[in-house]
Amino acid sequence: MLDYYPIYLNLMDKKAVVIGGGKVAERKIKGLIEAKAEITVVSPALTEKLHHYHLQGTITWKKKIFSADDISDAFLIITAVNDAKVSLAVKKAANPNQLLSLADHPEESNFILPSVYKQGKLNISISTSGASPILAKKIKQNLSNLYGPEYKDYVDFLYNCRKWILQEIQDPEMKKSLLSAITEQDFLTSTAREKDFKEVLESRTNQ
Ligand SMILES: C[C@@]1(CC(=O)O)c2cc3[nH]c(cc4nc(cc5[nH]c(cc(n2)[C@H]1CCC(=O)O)[C@@](C)(CC(=O)O)[C@@H]5CCC(=O)O)C(CC(=O)O)=C4CCC(=O)O)c(CCC(=O)O)c3CC(=O)O
Ligand SMILES: NC(=O)C1=CN([C@@H]2O[C@H](COP(=O)(O)OP(=O)(O)OC[C@H]3O[C@@H](n4cnc5c(N)ncnc54)[C@H](O)[C@@H]3O)[C@@H](O)[C@H]2O)C=CC1
Repeated sequence: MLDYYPIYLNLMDKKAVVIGGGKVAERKIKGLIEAKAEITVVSPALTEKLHHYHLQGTITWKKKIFSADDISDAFLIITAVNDAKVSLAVKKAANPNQLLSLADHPEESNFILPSVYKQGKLNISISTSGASPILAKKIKQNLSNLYGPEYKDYVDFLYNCRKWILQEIQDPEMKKSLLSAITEQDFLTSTAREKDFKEVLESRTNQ
């Protein structure tokens, strides 16, 4: 069985080329926009939404059918075309070191996309290794019952607080104890996290 290795890519300003401008391309492009990639879509036609992104300047549109030079400087390539021959031509033109995902041929790809649940910095990815994308989507939907919108501010607090702890606290045991304390349930529901943190800090540093 293929055992995928999950990673989180930093695509900021990286060249991403999407071949195809239909419904599936639109979904994949939404994720690339959130990741602030530099996106080019190669397709004779675009969905209304993709056309809107193009007019806004969020994506570049090459209004044409695929040719090998479209991907020569791409960091990441996704195909979402309604013709398997085109997907396989993209695979043939790609360098083996480029990141490549063929929406209709996962087995010919070197990565696949998960279903993604986000609340600010909290970013949970679900994959069934290609077995059932619908199950991945359902699991994502269930996660909203466990991790609601309150996680956005909470994880921002954890980010800032952890940064402060790593900078200011030298003792490794104290560091570990504080980093663990801020993930306790009380901090999630608190309306005065900074004040609560000060109290935890004082109680632990005065022992
Ligand atoms: C392998 C993978 C490669 C990849 O695309 O990266 C892949 C492959 C294929 N998907 C197909 C079909 C569908 N895909 C979806 C939906 C999603 N597909 C996504 C990912 C993946 N799909 C990767 C594996 C994910 C995993 O590991 O589980 C999600 C999670 C992420 C995203 O696309 O961004 C997104 C949900 C987004 C969300 O959370 O909302 C739906 C349902 C719907 O559209 O609502 C259907 C129709 C139902 C069905 O067919 O099951 C087909 C057949 C095409 C055909 O009929 O020809 C193939 C090709 C094949 O299986 O060979
Ligand atoms: N991996 C996934 O998540 C899923 C994959 N699929 C697969 O994705 C593919 C695309 O599905 P949809 O977006 O629904 O199809 P669609 O028919 O809406 O879009 C296809 C797009 O490809 C473009 N295109 C066709 N030939 C081209 C060429 N030579 N060069 C560049 N662009 C070209 C068309 O202009 C169109 O914009 C299908 O092959 C389907 O099997 C379908 C559902 C989910």
